[in-house]
Amino acid sequence: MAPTLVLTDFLLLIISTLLLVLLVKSLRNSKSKGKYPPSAPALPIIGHIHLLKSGLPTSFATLARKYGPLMQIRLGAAKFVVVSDAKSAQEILRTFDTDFASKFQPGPTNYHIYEDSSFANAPYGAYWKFMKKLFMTKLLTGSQLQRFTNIGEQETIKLIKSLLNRSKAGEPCDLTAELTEVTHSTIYKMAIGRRYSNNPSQAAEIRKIITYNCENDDEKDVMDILLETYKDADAEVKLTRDQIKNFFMAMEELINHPNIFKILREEIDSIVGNNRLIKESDVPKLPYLQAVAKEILRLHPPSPFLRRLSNKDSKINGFDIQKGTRVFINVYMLMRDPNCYKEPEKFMPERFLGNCTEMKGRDFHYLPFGRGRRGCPGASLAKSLLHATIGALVQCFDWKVKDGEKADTEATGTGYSGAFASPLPCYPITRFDPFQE
Ligand code: HEM
Repeated sequence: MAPTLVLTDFLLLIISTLLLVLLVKSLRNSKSKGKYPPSAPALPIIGHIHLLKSGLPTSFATLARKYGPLMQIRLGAAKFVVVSDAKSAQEILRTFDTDFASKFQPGPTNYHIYEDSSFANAPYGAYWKFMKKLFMTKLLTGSQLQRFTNIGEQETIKLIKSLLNRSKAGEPCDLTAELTEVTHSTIYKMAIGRRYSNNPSQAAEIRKIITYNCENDDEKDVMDILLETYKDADAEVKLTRDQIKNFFMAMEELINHPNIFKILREEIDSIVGNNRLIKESDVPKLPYLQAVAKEILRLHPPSPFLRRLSNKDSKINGFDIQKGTRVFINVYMLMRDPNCYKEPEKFMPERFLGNCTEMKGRDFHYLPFGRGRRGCPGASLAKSLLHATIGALVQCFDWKVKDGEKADTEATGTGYSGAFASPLPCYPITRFDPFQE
């Protein structure tokens, strides 16, 4: 056979194979044709990574202003849909809650305060339902909840005592670190029943603690119940040190806003008086304190994104979302929407007071604890810890930032959470010592 004939046959074969592949592809595309969310032009391999400038929440917000409230983002090989308006958030978290009741794994970076928790990241199914029931019926009710509240109060008292000592010695403290430690310690104490220590060599001891048997029901901690009912040592809720920082940004904002600090202190003084420390049971009578905490969580949500994974094909805000799509809901952006909040970047607790109309019927603009069946089951506990601690710090101390600096509440670092980048060294000056004999 002539070699030119063999070459022609070979070329024909390649061309017809290519045509066949193209045909199959176009048939597949025409089948999956739909109206998908728009996307910024992407680069090969990296996708949209080059468009991310500072923190992820603000970068996504900038892109959303250009590409719309539902847009597609590709970070390397991973594709996401980013939701940036309350209407789409409401459809996902309420109207189609069950269809989006799974969460995707946040990936290798420290994406979320619960990145290590198998429950918080579990797909919607038997295991998640079991754990949710456990949380709602055993962990966050009755005597357990009271026990958690007591732990919070004890930890606050420890913090106040340590700050009183520093104040006496005229020493500065890193308030961010102190508050992070209190939060961490409180959560760990709830979860493992003993005071958390920084020492990594205690990991083995912690493992030992969580496998012990406890006879008295009231003394059981979260881990006992989890282990007893479901022998899974990984089920604990772990909160990481860096992300939890946002929890207590309240003090930084209050130090920067002495007028708000003053109003808050006057409210506490008028209800609590000046011979005892504020208690959790005072909080319902302290609307301004509640408004301060609400405003903090609006401006600095510890989880600026909610994560969802669609369980089936659906239509959101007119766009097709395919089964298996990973969805980020940019809560950070929703809570700074100028169409909902007057001067959204400003720290203004008043916006949450009394007859304020800003929030009426617009609660999908306020999602620090998420919403729907995957919303935070610990929200009320978290709020009561936040109220008691802020209240005590305002009641007992005046605060002076070192060298007259201001706390930089907008320094969001480079990460996902929007956490403060720098520590906050300041001096506590004792104003009221509730433990003085
Ligand atoms: C200020 C403190 C806290 C904040 C801001 C917070 C916020 C959140 C957010 C945003 C979510 C995801 C919600 C969603 O995707 O819709 C979540 C989930 C969760 N939170 Fe919290 N949380 C806090 C404290 C707590 C505490 C104290 C507990 C435990 C006692 C807790 C237990 C959980 C659990 C178990 C989940 C996973 C729920 C699920 O996937 O079904 N949280 N939290």
